[in-house]
Order: sequence, then structure tokens, then C-alpha cells
Amino acid sequence: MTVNANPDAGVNTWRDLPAAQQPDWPDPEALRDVIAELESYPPLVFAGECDQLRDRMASVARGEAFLLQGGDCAEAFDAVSAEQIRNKLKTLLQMGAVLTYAGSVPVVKVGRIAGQYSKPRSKPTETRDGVTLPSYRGDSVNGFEFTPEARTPDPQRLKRMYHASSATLNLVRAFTTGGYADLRQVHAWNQDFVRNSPSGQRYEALAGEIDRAMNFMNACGADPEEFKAVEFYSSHEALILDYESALTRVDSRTGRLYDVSGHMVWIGERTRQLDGAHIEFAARIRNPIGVKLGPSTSPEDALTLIERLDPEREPGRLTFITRMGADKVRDRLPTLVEKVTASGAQVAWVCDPMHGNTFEAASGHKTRRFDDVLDEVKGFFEVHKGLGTHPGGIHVELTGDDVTECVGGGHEIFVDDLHQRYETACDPRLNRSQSLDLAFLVAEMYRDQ
Ligand SMILES: O=C[C@H](O)[C@H](O)COP(=O)(O)O
Ligand SMILES: C=C(OP(=O)(O)O)C(=O)O
Repeated sequence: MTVNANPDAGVNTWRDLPAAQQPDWPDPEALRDVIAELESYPPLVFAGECDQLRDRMASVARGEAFLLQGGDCAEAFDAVSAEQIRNKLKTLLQMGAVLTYAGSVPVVKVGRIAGQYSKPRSKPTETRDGVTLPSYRGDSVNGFEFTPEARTPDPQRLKRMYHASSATLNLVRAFTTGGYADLRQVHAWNQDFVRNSPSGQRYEALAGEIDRAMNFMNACGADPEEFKAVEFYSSHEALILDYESALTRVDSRTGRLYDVSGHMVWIGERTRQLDGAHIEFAARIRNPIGVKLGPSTSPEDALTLIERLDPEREPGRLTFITRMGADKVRDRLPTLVEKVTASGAQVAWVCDPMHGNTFEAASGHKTRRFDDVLDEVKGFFEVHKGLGTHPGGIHVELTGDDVTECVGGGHEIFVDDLHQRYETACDPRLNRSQSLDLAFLVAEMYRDQ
């Protein structure tokens, strides 16, 4: 059971430090009212669930489990629909089933979902045809439409973020515990994918093995409860600190602070300054924490982050999500992993193969090549194999819909196809079939490992 935090409880220490990427709210009074209201809202998750996920992440850190973390780059209020949530979840469950079989280890499933409404941006403004307006920072802050009204940050949106997260999480919980996620059904969806995929032949052997394993268990009369429901957790970037701290509560069991806006939160590449507000906020909460590490991260940065966020060296507390780019991962990652391992810290290492591989196509669309995504994951596995450390998981921007935002994949999408169904409000996502392609190919890598 959680009760509301108040400033005295210590969550607001971040306010004395520089906070990058915060919106320029035009009316501070209106923001204060919204924060007060959010502080009175019930938690979206229970602190005990965050502890459970920390335990699961401890298994990842020890090399006994694999993390699959994925979902939209930016969730959108108008995409809170049964169909879109179901498609996303279905894709993640299908990926999880393939990876579980191939790795023979539990796959910890975490969505970029039910809270991923805020985006850090490279530039504070955007200019079109000589008109300059604030950049779109996610539906929690402003609207995507290029008008002064839409682009003006509006704190009322923080309340919509809470309600959209709540509705999404409610449906996710219903799907994952109410029978929709039954492993036999998930396996049948995968068989369908293999039958209809242009690369299906390549995956047939693995799908056939899974099928035989399922048949064997059925023949033995096994009908484990574990087949019928799955553990699934929510996560998002802890970016807008007024929102995150309003949703931070004292856990009555332990007296510790938990950010109850999601099970896991991460700090992004643009906000992980060691003396900044985001790291200070993350240091105060008990949730499992991720930190994105780009190619400029030095081993000293990584070690200081450990000191700040995981002083007790508790496996499961800290996950480093590396996003180096396919061309840099083999060069930059080894020293980081080596130095962190030598320090005795047991962090989970996870690969985000998306954010270091973005480029702009001639058409103006931001995109990523499927082959680059795959190559970064390959590099990540190679580095860990070379060092004898555990490649702990993948963190992917994806959707369950048939969008055309990334190029390549089995159902090959070309640069000229991007305009057909380009729907992301920020960065390009793998579509359903590209996500499943990735899962089968990562499964092969995991086995080789
Ligand atoms: O998702 C990550 C960032 O928000 C995104 O890559 C920033 O994109 P921008 O460079 O277009 O601002
Ligand atoms: C902004 C993101 O990534 P990064 O901080 O790695 O750029 C993200 O994952 O949405």
C-alpha cells in the first residue's frame, strides 16, 4: 500500500539542480495546480511490483534471464485504443516466446508503454517555411500539430498522461492475466508469422522445435498455470520531473520512495548529467532504473553513475541500456563493460539498437535500416561473448501495426515506401513483421552465444 509523498519526504531534491529538457510552461500557477492534483491521484503501479521487477532484473544482471523491453518511441493520446494496445502487446509476447525458447532462460517482458508520452529533443524549436515554434515534446507536453496553440506547453496534458497511462495499463493487465496471453495462442500466432513471412523458411527450424516442445508437453498432460498468464511490466523515460515526482510516494511497507507512474523508469542519453536533476531524482527512488549510454560515455561516467544510483551494488537496481550505433558498438562498448565488471558492480547490460542508427532519408523522413539495427545487436553479442559477460537484453522501439518507418526487414520496405504509412510522432519504429524478424534473428544469436 502506498501513501502520498510530500516535499518533506525528500523527492524534491532535484529541484535545486539543473534539469535538462523541461518544457517552458507558460503559466507556473497552472502547473502548480496540476502537480497538486496529480499528487492526490492513486498510484498506477504497486511498489511491491517494482520490487518484483527488480528481482527479475537481478536475474538478468546475473546472466540467468533476458530482458525484452519495447514499445512506441512516443505513445499518443489518440492511440489509446484496444486495437493498438493489443497489437503492441501481441508483438511483444510473440517476440518473448521465441526468445524464451531459444535462450532457455526466462524473458523479462517490459513495455515502453503506459507512460511513454514525453520526448527529449535535439533542438528546442522547429522552423517550417520561416515560422519557428517550440518543438513537439510528446503528448504530455504539447500537440504535434504545427500551430502556436498546439505547440504551447499545457500542464493539463500531464493529467491526460496519467489517465491515458491508467487506461492502457488496465487493458494490459487484463490481456496478460485474462487468457489472451496464453502461450499456446502466442505460439499459434508465431506459426502464422513463419508461414507468411518471406524469411519464414529461415525460421522454420526454430518454430518447428518450439512446436515439438509444446506438443510434447501437451502429450504429457502438462497444463501449467504459467502458460495461461504472463508477467508484464511498464516502463518509460522519467523525463518530466514535475510529473514523476508528483507520482512518487512513500511505500508504507518500507518507508522508501517509489515512482508509481511505472514499474521501471529510465534516464535518457540527453538527461543523464551526473550533477543534473534527473540523476538526483532517480537516486531517490527504489524502482529499477535504466540509464541510456551513448557512444561518448566514458568508463568514469559509467562508474560514477553506479556510485550515484547503485551505491549498494544491488543486482537488478541498475540497467545500462547502451545505444552506440552499429558502427561504434564494437569499438566503444568493450572498455565500458570491462571497467564496470572490474569494479565489481553487477549491472544488467541491454542493447538499444535503435537510437544510434537514425538517419534522414532524402524524402525528409527520419528512418533506420533494419540491417543496422541487427548489426548493432550482433556487435553487442560479440562484445559480451569476447569478455565473458552476459548480453542481458534488447530495448527496441516498435509497434504492432504495419507501419513503414524503418527500411529493410523480411517484407522489405524501401526508402521510397516510407511515406505510405509513416505514423510516428518522433522516431521510426520497427513494424510488427520487422520486430518478429528481429526476435528470430536475436534468438539465433543467443543460441550461438
Ligand atoms: O527518441 C529519442 C529522441 O527523443 C529523439 O531521437 C530526438 O529526436 P530529434 O533529434 O528529432 O529531436
Ligand atoms: C530518447 C530516447 O533515447 P535516448 O535517450 O537513448 O536518445 C528514447 O529511448 O526514447
